[in-house]
Amino acid sequence: MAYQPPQARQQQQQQQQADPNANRLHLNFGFNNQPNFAAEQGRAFPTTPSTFPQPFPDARGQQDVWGTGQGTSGINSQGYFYNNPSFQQYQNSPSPGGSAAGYRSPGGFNEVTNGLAHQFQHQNLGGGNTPRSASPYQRQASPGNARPRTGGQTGQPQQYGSYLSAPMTSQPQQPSIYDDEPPTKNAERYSTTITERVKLQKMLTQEFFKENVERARARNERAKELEGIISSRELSDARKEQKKNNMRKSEANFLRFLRTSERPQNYNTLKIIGKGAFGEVRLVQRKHDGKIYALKSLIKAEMHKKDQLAHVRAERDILANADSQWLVKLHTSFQDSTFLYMLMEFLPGGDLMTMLIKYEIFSEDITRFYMAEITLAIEAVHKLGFIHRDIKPDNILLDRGGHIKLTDFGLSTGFSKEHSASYYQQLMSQTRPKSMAQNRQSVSIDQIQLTVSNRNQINTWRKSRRQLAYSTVGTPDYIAPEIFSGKGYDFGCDWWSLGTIMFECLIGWPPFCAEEPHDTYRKIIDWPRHLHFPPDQQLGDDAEHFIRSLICDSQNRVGRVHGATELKAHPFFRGVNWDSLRKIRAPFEPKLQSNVDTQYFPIDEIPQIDNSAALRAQTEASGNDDSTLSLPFIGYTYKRFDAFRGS
Ligand SMILES: Nc1ncnc2c1ncn2[C@@H]1O[C@H](COP(=O)(O)OP(=O)(O)OP(=O)(O)O)[C@@H](O)[C@H]1O
Repeated sequence: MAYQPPQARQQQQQQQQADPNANRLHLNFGFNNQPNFAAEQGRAFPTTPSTFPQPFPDARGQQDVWGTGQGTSGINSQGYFYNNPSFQQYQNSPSPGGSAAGYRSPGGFNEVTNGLAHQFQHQNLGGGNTPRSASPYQRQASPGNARPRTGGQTGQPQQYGSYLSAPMTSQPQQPSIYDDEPPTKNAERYSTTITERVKLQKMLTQEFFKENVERARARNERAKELEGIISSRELSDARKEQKKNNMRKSEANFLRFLRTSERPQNYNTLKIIGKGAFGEVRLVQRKHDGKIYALKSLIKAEMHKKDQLAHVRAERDILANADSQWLVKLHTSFQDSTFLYMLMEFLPGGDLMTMLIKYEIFSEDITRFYMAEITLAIEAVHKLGFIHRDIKPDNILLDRGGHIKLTDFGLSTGFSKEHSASYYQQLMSQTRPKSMAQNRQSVSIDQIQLTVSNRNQINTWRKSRRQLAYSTVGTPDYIAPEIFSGKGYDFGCDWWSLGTIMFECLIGWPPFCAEEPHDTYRKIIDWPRHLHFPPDQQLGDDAEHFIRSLICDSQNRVGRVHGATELKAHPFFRGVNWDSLRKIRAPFEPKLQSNVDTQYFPIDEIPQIDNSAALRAQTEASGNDDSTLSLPFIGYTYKRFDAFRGS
């Protein structure tokens, strides 16, 4: 049990008794005179899987730390702060920053962050992430650490402030998990496990803070937006009030959603609809409201082994931040000990690879439609500051109207350090043997046999194509040569991929396909010798010219100066109405029997066996669900606001 001066404890108990509401859940959705944060604090800290070391070991630990002295309140699966009296008081007290930071107070962001910083320090002091008996911090906890508990019980905001600003000099300084570095003083006294857990806890805490600030900022932006809409339109007072009410409801729904813990068990699997190198994609139905989604799961241990940490982070970041009609919408991402999950909108039309396997070639008109849409989708990715790097037919999905959306941003690169593979390698090298780090592109590439020496053999290639999509090797067919050469690449590499897809749509196979992926790499590097247009398949001049403008040296490639604008101006696209492309009828419209129709997915070719429970048990048995495995996935968990607007 954590050290607590008996006096402080007694004081807390008395206060607890004096305040009968102290243990009641109090929610505030940011639309009254409370800090916006108040409701959010009902959320678990941090939003991590159960295998992450938690700031408090169990329900009792939580109560001890907060000194509620009550039997059953305190931590629960939904949030640490639900029943916390000092927290309650904070919520009920005037904000230290003054007025509220809800949408009525667009300028409230600082108030919110102040409130958070304040709360943040309060909630963490005194909490360890290891069982108390094992932690030197708890064993040696100083009265200095006990101070916030006492202050917390008074419910006076000023006292929080004073404890934060008061120097803690009167007591011997103990190593703090909130110091910048793990304890170095007498470092030999701490086991590696403790040092690692300290590091993990520190990162969790930072992430929690960052996430809350971002969320508060987003909320204020939404509030401003609403203010703008209301003031720019001639609306009756009743209508204005209705809009505000709708917004309040959405924010309330979102806050409620933030407090629920997302788990795969919340969803029923209807079918496994896709497979990738590191996991699978399922069609799922949410149990509580029957809504349909695509749930992608990725095996954490595999992501570790194959150096995919930066990639998975990039994918999560892009989809989370994007709000584009050209990109698959990510509703939420979460994790457990074994998997990372991405809950996405379900696109029932299948993917372009499946269509190409079925139809083999498209007419020029149909090809033009898909090329135009893919151009706009790539432009959307570039505008977000990312290079996709892995544009291929498998990653081009069709919605219910037959229009495309891009997915699988696993290889995309942005400009943040979280997306650099070396950043994660460095992180991991401190905790795992270096030899585990491998590069996706360097994985052995002889698993799949491709045969294209004649037309019959093209069919063999087509059949193995899907298997190649499922393997960790991936298909190199659409990757630009500058990516392999290691001499640097830019946004143009996505335009190369567009050229190879266009070639496949019109000719029936990608330009550099070969018996072995190995040879495909070689052909791509030496592309001028291997780019052939079969004489028996006549293409229009504009089509061939466009392909040649895309499959060429990066210095000469169309789009190198003005991006997509240059492509749009190419004669091949003459007549395309770029602004209304998504509104016209697509050449191929899925005919769906229901909202869970999976006829456009290769269900028969994907074993419909649920291995996830077995895999989870395996992870637990192997002891791999430790903090080192969790470390790089901090910040993966995410929830999108709009998905719950009005739900
Ligand atoms: N949101 C979605 N809606 C419908 N189907 C989807 C969705 N996301 C993925 N799929 C299906 O699952 C397949 C695999 O998805 P995805 O490429 O994202 O997986 P991956 O594991 O990242 O694959 P890779 O090995 O290419 O990285 C897709 O080709 C598509 O058929």
